[in-house]
Amino acid sequence: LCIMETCPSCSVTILSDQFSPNTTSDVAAGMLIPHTYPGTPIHVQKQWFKETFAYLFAISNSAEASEAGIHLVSGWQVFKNTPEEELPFWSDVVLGFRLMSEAELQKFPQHRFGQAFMTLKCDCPPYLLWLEKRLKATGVQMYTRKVADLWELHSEYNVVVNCAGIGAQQLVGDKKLFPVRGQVLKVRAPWLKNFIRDGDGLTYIYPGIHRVTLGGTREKESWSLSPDPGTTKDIFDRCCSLEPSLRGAQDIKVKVGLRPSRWCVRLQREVLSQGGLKLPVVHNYGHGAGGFSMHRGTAKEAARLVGECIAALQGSSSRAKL
Ligand SMILES: Cc1cc2nc3c(=O)[nH]c(=O)nc-3n(C[C@H](O)[C@H](O)[C@H](O)COP(=O)(O)OP(=O)(O)OC[C@H]3O[C@@H](n4cnc5c(N)ncnc54)[C@H](O)[C@@H]3O)c2cc1C
Ligand SMILES: O=C([O-])CC(=O)C(=O)O
Repeated sequence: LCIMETCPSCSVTILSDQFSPNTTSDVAAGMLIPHTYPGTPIHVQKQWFKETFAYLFAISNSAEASEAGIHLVSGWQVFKNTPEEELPFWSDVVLGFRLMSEAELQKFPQHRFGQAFMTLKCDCPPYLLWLEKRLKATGVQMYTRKVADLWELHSEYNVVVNCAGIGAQQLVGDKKLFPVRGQVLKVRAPWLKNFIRDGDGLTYIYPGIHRVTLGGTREKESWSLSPDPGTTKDIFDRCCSLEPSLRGAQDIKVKVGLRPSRWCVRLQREVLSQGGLKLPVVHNYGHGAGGFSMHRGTAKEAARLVGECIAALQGSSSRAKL
């Protein structure tokens, strides 16, 4: 979508071996609470988050909000011990950030410190379908196809954008990319209106429009997409200990996804060359646990890099098929 906005004369085709509802993005809780990428400067991460927040805030404030699955949600992030960083870098991007009062903390007898704020949540499958609808409306073609090697696209396309998530490990042989397995439960508990996140990042309760997401796990280098029943019970017990009313939750569904993790997002231009031929590529993968929080900011940067590739192609007066 960002490419179509910045370069309306481009013809864009999406090739993917899976579409919604069968992607990692469909499993995500979709909360806008950033995770820090150690290899990316904080001011860059803040910019990505700000752009994403502003974009989704405008959708949440429009007639499209319910179809797009975007809504505001207030709640608490609570800590058993005071964290080193009391004010995270994103505290002035979310709305109404403040430290919790002693009275509020009485809701969480095992926790001593907390942050209260309002942020945005994407209900992921509806949001992905809404994006697909907008793509089709702008004339973008979408085909189911697994790409084994970027070079197979050389004769058909001028620029390739690699947004393969964890699939990039195989597609471009990126050894710095690894899965962090996450298992979550999607339950019915319509009385829950506030989010609760344990600052250790393991346990969270995120109310969506129809279901509440209960998490979670972070298992490095695990490729298993099968739900583990012992883990399901453990997640449920941890969440009930934070919010006892969840004992009455119904219709528990279990989902597993592999976070495409890396020490920094790979957002980069590369020109592949082989036998005198060149193929400009823009990489945009490795969003780990923060793909929703950062997606619009990183997509805008990727679109800017696509613009640079096009300018370079036009400059070299190659046979651009734009
Ligand atoms: C349990 C869990 C909870 C999460 N919660 C949050 C959250 O609350 N907030 C947040 O910001 N983030 C969250 N995330 C992280 C978020 O889900 C990811 O960062 C994001 O989904 C990554 O998106 P992506 O588009 O890069 O990857 P994907 O959604 O995996 O999309 C990659 C696409 O590329 C396709 N593909 C891959 N390889 C090939 C190939 N060779 N040929 C053709 N197509 C290919 C795939 O089929 C897929 O369609 C969570 C993740 C998990 C697992
Ligand atoms: O940590 C969270 O709050 C949710 C999330 O992004 C994840 O599980 O990856």
